Amino acid sequence: MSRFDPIESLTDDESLAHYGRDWTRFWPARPEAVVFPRSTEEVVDLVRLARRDGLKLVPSGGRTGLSGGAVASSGEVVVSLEKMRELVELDTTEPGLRAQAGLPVGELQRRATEAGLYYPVDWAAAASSQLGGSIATNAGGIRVLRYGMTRDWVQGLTVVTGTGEVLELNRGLVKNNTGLDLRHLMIGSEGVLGIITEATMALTRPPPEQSVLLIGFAGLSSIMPVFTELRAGLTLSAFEFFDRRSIEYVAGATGEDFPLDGECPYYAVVEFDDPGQASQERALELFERLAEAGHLADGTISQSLTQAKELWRWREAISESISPMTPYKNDLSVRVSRVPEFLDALDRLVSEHYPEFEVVWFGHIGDGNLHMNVLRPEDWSIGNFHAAGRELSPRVFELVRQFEGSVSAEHGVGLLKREDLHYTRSKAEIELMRQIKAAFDPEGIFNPGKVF
Ligand SMILES: O=C(O)CC[C@@H](O)C(=O)O
Ligand SMILES: [Zn+2]
Repeated sequence: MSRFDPIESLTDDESLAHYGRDWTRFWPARPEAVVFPRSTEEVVDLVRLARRDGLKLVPSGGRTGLSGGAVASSGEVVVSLEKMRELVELDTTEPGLRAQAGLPVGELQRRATEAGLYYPVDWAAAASSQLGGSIATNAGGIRVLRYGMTRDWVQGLTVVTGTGEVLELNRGLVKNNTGLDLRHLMIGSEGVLGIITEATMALTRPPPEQSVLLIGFAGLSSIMPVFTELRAGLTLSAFEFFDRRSIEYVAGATGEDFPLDGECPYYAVVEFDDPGQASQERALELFERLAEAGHLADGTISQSLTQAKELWRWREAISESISPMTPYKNDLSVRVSRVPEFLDALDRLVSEHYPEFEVVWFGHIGDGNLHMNVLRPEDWSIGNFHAAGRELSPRVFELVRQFEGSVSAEHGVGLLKREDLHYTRSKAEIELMRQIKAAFDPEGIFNPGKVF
């Protein structure tokens, strides 16, 4: 017998440890139980139970988050959506798809492709992440440059609020100017306002065949001129950068040999529309011109889909390859044009204050988004290292403030950046967020202690 009956629940140690945390490793997993609702109605029942018994609920998707947004370390009940993974409807007229929140994003992409359509929001962990979580975190990823973030694809949401109300937000409509669009408040809300149980997502036509260029920059100052030229000359889907150290970690983890010979400080994977011979020629012409101008030192272009995937691996495998070093992550953004200047200033700051720490740089430079991963030296405990990371943060975030950037470009706030929200959002904004939270969740049932 469990108080959650007839809703399935687990309380064994292994399940609590598994469902109580995300990809971060700084907080212990200590939920009271994990529950697995199978419908919106069962989520409503859980909210009613939480109100009656004073329980706190942590909405939980694929838990691939990197800011502790889905961590349950204070006796909360984890509400896993993983049993709600039905595709409810696929509409090919106004291309779109309605699904339950627990549908893995990789599965959504696959189902769209099978129907001759395309869901373009993509990132390395897409296969293990879930639709609801991707909406609650407004996931970005590798093709934001061309297709925007998850927000741009959400056409409707079913949400259970903290009073057990079921909201049908926007109902898949393209046009609906009827007051405040509450759907957009839910997107990126990191589970503090309600539980998303179903969503209608827009789909699009697939792009033509894609090719990939792997390029090595002569130096930091070459990145923006190269980006500008390539963007003007090709139809880009992605422009993703990484440093030399990233390659060493990926090579170490995968055992692959990096396909370029010379040593460059920075590299990029560039994906572009390649419907025929002309675009390959155009790409090569641009490459030669940029090499002659002294911006590019090395490069190669994919000749097949398999090769394109191999080149992508050098960017996509970075996060996983460095995870054994429990990195202290910073997911920062500034205006795109200011990225090199910002990176340079940050790099100097870290080497000055923490010369003993290794930093791996990579990110979505075409979106102004840098992932700065400070690696934990082998002989440091996770606790001491986390404390050192926090000590460094004010300096990093002062710089972010000076550059009028964001302390969390795409990974959200969760537990990791909660104390740092004020560097990017004003007092008035944070106070309004609290009031909005109180309106949706007056008793503070959802995801306590996260975001603000
Ligand atoms: O691990 C990171 O810091 C970034 C993870 C992800 O956002 C990526 O771009 O690969
Ligand atoms: Zn990223």
